[in-house]
Amino acid sequence: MLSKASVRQFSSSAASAYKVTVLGAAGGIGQPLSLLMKLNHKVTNLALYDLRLGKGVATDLSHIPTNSTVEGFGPDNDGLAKALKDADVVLIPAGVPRKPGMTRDDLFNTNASIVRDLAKAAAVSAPNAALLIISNPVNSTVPIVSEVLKEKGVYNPKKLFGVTTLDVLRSSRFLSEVVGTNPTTETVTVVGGHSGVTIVPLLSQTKHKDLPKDKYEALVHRIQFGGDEVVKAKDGAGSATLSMAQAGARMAGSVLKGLAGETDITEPTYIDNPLFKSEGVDFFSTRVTLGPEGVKEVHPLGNLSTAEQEMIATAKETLKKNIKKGVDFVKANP
Ligand SMILES: NC(=O)C1=CN([C@@H]2O[C@H](COP(=O)(O)OP(=O)(O)OC[C@H]3O[C@@H](n4cnc5c(N)ncnc54)[C@H](O)[C@@H]3O)[C@@H](O)[C@H]2O)C=CC1
Ligand SMILES: O=C([O-])CC(=O)C(=O)O
Repeated sequence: MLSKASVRQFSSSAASAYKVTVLGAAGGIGQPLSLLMKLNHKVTNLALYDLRLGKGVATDLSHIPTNSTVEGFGPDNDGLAKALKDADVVLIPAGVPRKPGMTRDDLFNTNASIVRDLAKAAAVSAPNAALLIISNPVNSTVPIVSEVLKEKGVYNPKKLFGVTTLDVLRSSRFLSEVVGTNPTTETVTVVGGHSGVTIVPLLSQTKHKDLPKDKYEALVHRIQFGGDEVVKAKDGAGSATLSMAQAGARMAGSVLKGLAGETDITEPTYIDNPLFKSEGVDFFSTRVTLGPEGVKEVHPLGNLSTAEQEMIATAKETLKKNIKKGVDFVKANP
């Protein structure tokens, strides 16, 4: 059998044979995300793990005639380790979603230990993989994964990503609704984190920087609290799943393009970021260029309006607390 390296060498689409693993693959996000990864031609091996139904979802997707094999795993027979073994990219949407009235931080008590344990398994079975964390609260779960990987001696800050892409999608969509344009032509950089006031859309860097104050403030609020709209509309049955699957697939697609050596692939994402480390903010989302080793370049924020500078100052204060909570959790519960 050809090794992955030889498949890459011989394939006409060189450097496009990748194993992608989804942890939490049978959930509201996991199922459509796994479908979208099945449709990504760079993926040759898709491994789906969940506490329940992992094998069922995998069998279902395996009938789609794209160039990946699909394997499903549950917790029996060392399923988690097998799902992770030699993965290039690991997507983690495992954990509980919000109900109306909850903040993302209210999910911490349940999701922190789920993410910690999955990170421990990834550290052992997929130490070189790019890890894309979707489970909330992202502002804290990404520092949790980082601490676990540090403890295991396999931390590579270039390959750990908090998925904030849904904020980017919402920004394009909501902005286009305000200004009456085609959303596919609107690109907005969103920085900070992934909850409420930590979500900072840099609208001054778009061509719509002169929105009237009331429209601007309403738009920023809608982007920051877009998740609440879905939680409310689903009325107790969860949060965004389909738009999140699209967002996760876009981010994973970009990471895969970077790994494959495609150039000029950029996404805003929540990473171990040098930008505000001197102020004690170790993780921050900025626009990042992706490459064969993961993060290739972290871009500066660029010119900011006064309103954006104020939002970033607020975001940093909340992020410091969210990050500390994640780090302290792993220290107290290794
Ligand atoms: N980053 C973002 O922008 C977004 C993040 N989310 C978050 O994604 C997470 C998942 O949301 P949904 O898919 O709607 O929830 P869900 O409840 O529909 O699915 C979660 C899945 O995780 C599985 N799971 C739980 N513990 C596990 C473990 N230890 N190992 C493997 N699988 C496990 C469950 O069996 C379930 O299938 C939530 O924390 C939610 O807040 C949701 C939307 C956007
Ligand atoms: O709002 C939630 O809890 C889920 C989420 O992160 C989002 O939709 O942005």
